[in-house]
Amino acid sequence: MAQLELKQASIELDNSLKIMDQLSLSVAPGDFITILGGNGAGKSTLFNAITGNLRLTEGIIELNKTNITQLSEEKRATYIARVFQDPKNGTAPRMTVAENLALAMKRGEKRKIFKRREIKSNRDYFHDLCASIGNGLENHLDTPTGNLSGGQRQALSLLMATMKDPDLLLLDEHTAALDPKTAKQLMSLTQKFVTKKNLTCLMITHHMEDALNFGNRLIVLEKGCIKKDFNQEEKAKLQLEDLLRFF
Ligand SMILES: Nc1ncnc2c1ncn2[C@@H]1O[C@H](COP(=O)(O)OP(=O)(O)OP(=O)(O)O)[C@@H](O)[C@H]1O
Repeated sequence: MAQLELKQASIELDNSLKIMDQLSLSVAPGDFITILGGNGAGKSTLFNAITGNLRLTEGIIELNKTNITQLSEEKRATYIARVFQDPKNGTAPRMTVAENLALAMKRGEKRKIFKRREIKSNRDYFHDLCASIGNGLENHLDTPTGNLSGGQRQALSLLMATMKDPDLLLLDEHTAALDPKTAKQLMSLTQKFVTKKNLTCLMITHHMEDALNFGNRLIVLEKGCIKKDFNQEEKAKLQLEDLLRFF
């Protein structure tokens, strides 16, 4: 569980375009915040700023009261895990499920090379982890992830992102490429992991129902700023029509 703080964070491009504009956000430990916003509102930019993929040109980012504004993306990855929209993004396609899990176990370590015997000794653990998902992944420990379905691959990405209890979990439209049934299953799994592990989580989504049904807080972004920040009480009263006003 982590506390995240963005203080008047801006990102100005070389052409003077501000894709993040004096954004301030305070995330409490255990917050599960859903994030909405139209195309180009700055949702991925916010995540890129948090992970260090994009550097702030102004402002400060603190994680657990430590200033991480100048910390490299690689170092931040020790504490921050991200699941992307594209199932191809989270796993190495030619590596098997077990190999990907062995790699995920190394998150935060300098040398991210696993040894064969580590896969052997952790096989039962990997099997049980995969079985907990409930989509048959445990029968594919030796399958290259490129041969899995999109849903299985996204579930594996989520498993890999959460297996070492990250301080912060960033979900970047992680159900967007899945069919409705599989997307629903992945959201149930997400809720299960977030609750069980007490994770601090930010989730970008274009599904307004998911934004309403999950999490304890809801943020609407526009033009690189926070347009609206609904707390738990306000969010509980929100209806779909209220959100449609923002688009
Ligand atoms: N690295 C970059 N270089 C130049 N422009 C960028 C960069 N990253 C983002 N932008 C611009 O910043 C704006 C916000 O983009 P961003 O990807 O954050 O939007 P988004 O809210 O995630 O949109 P979508 O819902 O379409 O994914 C867009 O105009 C985009 O073109």
